[in-house]
Formats: sequence, structure tokens, C-alpha cells
Amino acid sequence: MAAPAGAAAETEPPVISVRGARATLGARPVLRGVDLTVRRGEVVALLGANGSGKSTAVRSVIGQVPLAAGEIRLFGDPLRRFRQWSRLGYVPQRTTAASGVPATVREVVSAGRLSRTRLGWASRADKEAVQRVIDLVGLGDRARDSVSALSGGQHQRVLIARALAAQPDLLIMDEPMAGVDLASQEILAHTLREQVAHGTTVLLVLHELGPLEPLIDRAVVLRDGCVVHDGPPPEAVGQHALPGHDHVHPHAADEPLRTGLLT
Ligand SMILES: Nc1ncnc2c1ncn2[C@@H]1O[C@H](COP(=O)(O)OP(=O)(O)OP(=O)(O)O)[C@@H](O)[C@H]1O
Repeated sequence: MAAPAGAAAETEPPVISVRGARATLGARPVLRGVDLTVRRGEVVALLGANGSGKSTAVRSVIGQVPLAAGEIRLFGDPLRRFRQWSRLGYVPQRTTAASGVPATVREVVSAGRLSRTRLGWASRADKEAVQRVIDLVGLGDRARDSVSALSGGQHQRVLIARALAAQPDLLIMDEPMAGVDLASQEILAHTLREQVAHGTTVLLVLHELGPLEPLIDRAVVLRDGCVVHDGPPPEAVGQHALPGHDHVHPHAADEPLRTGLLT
């Protein structure tokens, strides 16, 4: 669990403030008046069924989806004026670090450090920061390997290391556990714990709380582009405990709820 946001966090502007956000994709209204506040040091999970608008909400926060109405602020600045992108690490949903270009783990993770490197040259501190996050995600012995040689879970760990390389104050991850084997899930949970212990603010899109549950301070649940819950994480089984849960799971119905749901 993150250290509770202190008195300073109460008075300073939220790290993320979304007010009355509306967005339409194609002809479809996908966000229909979303409010979302994330304060410094908080770990907030954005939950909801397939298509409820979770990814669209986080993509609007980072400026990838324009709003039809409403306002977004990051670290107190209106999004259109926000320039401190090195303070934000983002791991998009279900992407791969392998682009056809044979890059090594270290090269991909170093790319995440570029916003902090001075004069285009990686300093010793930059190299150490890159090595630290590679070690943190348990890939210290794979740093020179091509990312194309990695498993899906290892890929995801590379992408998270890339997002952490610039030592962001805010980490946004869209379903970081999706398609990730259990061993990698545990490493990711450990990685996140470390970040949270160092004060990083985190917004996570999740299908369920799963192994990250002990870290989550607050859950915001979307349904049809509207917030239907904003408060303590639903007990034990994440959104499954909520009425109207209709997520489609690619697993057998008799599988235990706490394992394998994210794969
Ligand atoms: N580019 C697009 N054009 C039209 N509709 C879109 C587009 N992108 C997403 N949508 C639709 O918007 C709705 C919300 O999508 P979004 O990806 O935000 O949901 P989600 O809650 O993240 O779902 P999932 O759990 O499936 O990732 C879905 O019905 C989706 O089909």
C-alpha cells in the first residue's frame, strides 16, 4: 500500500484532474462526463467491463484522444499547456517492444531515458538509471539480448522499464498484466511496489485488481463511459464484486478468480 498522500498532497493541485470529460470515437460517445482525480502518491485502479472507456480515458489524459467537452489538468496545468512530459511514464495496452528493428533490451529501455539526457549524450547517471530499471524488472541478464527473443511477459517488463527509465513522478499503465505469465506478474507487482514506495503516483487500467490489489488505494469503475464507483477497491475480487460486471474472460468458468484472469 502506498504511503497515504500527506497534508501537502491535499492542498497542492492533483497530479491528474479530469472534469466532465466527454469523448466520441467514430460516431460513438465513449466518455460521457468522466470525473477522475489522482493525488500525489496515490495508486488508483481504473476498472470496468470491456468497452467501458478505460483506455480512452487514460489516452485522453495523455492527450491522445481529444475531448469534446470537459477539462484535463496534469500537475495543475491544463493539458494544452502541459510540457513536462518527462514527469510522466506511460505503458500502452498490448503493444510490443519488437518493431521489426532488432533492438536490444538496453536500447529500448534507454529510449525511455531520452527525455532526461542532456545534450543527447547519456551520462553515467543516465546509464546507471537504465541499468537500475532493467535490474528492477528482473532482466539484468538479458540486457544485451534482442527484444524479439523475449517472451510476452518479458516484453511487458521491457516496456515498463522503458516507462520507468526517466524516473517519472506519474506512471500510467494500461492493463500491465494482460498476457503476462504469473512469474512476470509477480515481478511487475514487485516493481510497482518499489516505485510506489519511492512516492510515484500511479494510474492503472485493470480488468481486475489481482496481484496488484494490496497496492491499490482507490478504484474508479467505469460503465458505458460513466463513473459508477469511486472509492475503496471492491473487496477481494475487484470488479467482479460489483453489480453489472459483464467482462468477457478468456478462461474457464471454474478457474479460481484470483489466478490467471489476466492472461
Ligand atoms: N478508434 C475508435 N473508433 C471507434 N470506436 C472506438 C475506437 N476506439 C475504441 N472504440 C470503442 O470505444 C469503446 C471504449 O473503448 P476503450 O478501449 O476505451 O474501452 P476499454 O474499457 O479500455 O475496453 P477493453 O477492456 O476492451 O480494453 C469501445 O466500444 C470501443 O469499441
